[in-house]
Amino acid sequence: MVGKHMGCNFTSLAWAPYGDHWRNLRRVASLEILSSSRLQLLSNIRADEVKSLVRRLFHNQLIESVDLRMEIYDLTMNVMMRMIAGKRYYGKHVANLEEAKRFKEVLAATFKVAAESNIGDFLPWFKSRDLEKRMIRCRKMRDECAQYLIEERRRNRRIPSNCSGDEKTIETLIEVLLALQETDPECYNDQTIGSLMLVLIGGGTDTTTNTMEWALSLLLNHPEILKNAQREIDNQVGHGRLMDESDMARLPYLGSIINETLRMYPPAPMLMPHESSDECTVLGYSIPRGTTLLVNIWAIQNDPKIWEDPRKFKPERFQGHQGARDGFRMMPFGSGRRGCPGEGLGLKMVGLALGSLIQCFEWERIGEEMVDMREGTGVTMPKARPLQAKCLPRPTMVSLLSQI
Ligand code: HEM
Repeated sequence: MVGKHMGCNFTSLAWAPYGDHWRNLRRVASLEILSSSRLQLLSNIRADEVKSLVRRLFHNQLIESVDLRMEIYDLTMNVMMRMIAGKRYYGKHVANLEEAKRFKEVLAATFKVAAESNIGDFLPWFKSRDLEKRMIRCRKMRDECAQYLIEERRRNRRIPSNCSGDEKTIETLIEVLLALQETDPECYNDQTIGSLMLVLIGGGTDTTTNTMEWALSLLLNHPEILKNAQREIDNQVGHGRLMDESDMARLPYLGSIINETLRMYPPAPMLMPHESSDECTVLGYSIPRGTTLLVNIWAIQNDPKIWEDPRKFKPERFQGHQGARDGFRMMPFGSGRRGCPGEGLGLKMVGLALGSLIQCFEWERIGEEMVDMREGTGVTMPKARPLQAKCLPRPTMVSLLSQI
């Protein structure tokens, strides 16, 4: 039902079946939106938002208790919205509070309906009419929001579509898509642009937010590992500047912490539902065409037959590894042609934000008790209880922090 209503009748990038339409969307997303060169052009947005989070934590002096889930969510939403539409909806410097409020409500409603179990997907005669009505209502509100942003960009297009070179650095993703619309209006119609935009927001925010929240929770429960990460950043980056994305190549321990978090708490524990496009045979079983396949990567990545002490947080096990993929035993971003196209962006956001928080602050649990690591419910796997922590600027960083 989510694919039908929120996935624009199975035409959005995440829901479209394999074929020309999906291939085209995927090409646009990978080449025009999430390619390394485009991500590089937009790296200042990520750096700017992380800096503003660090500044906020420093100046607010929220020593006793920081609501980290909220802070991280605001960060990822602002990064995504600035990349896509060139505006912030969270925290300070929000141009239109009413518009931001409406957008947040629509997004919250989307995540809520998308996360509801729908037994009707498996037993059609139990279909919930109430859930379906709410989805239809929610889709209407989402489409209105997306259309509003598209119209606004169309009116205010700052750069002619035939611009090139450095000028392109200020293009938002809607502008990129509007430029493509000029060359092929049928293919890049407003509905396709709106749906791509919403898929990227949906796919890119909760996944990265949850990864950072789980990682920080694990670190608070393992202060010795937090200290090791801090030591690595001190050695490689120092105290005279904030870390940047290019430092990640020299911070393998931080990379291992992220990999270990993605192994233990993959944000999409069952990937996306897949469907066999043809009849096939697997281990002697005949699988009919059209069978839904849910891949339980949580079970694979936490399988004691494959991983030693799988429930132990041991970043060291990833030392010497490149990236977050490891054959079929580790695939937090999925695998194959439907694997995540936002892996590069996701890892950049998580690496920079997590590294900067570790570089600038001392983090401690609120009390003696360990951080509650129980899982809640949702489209992506959230923590049952939002993470709260004590936060103290590191003495070696105070001078830099007071200048940013
Ligand atoms: C830590 C961050 C992220 C994780 C762990 C993650 C994980 C995943 C997974 C497991 C899938 C399904 C793969 C499959 O079923 O084989 C997926 C699909 C997808 N992800 Fe991500 N993702 C992350 C970040 C992002 C970001 C930042 C974006 C874009 C801004 C994004 C956009 C998408 C899209 C559009 C799809 C559907 C692709 C298709 O069906 O062709 N993801 N992601």
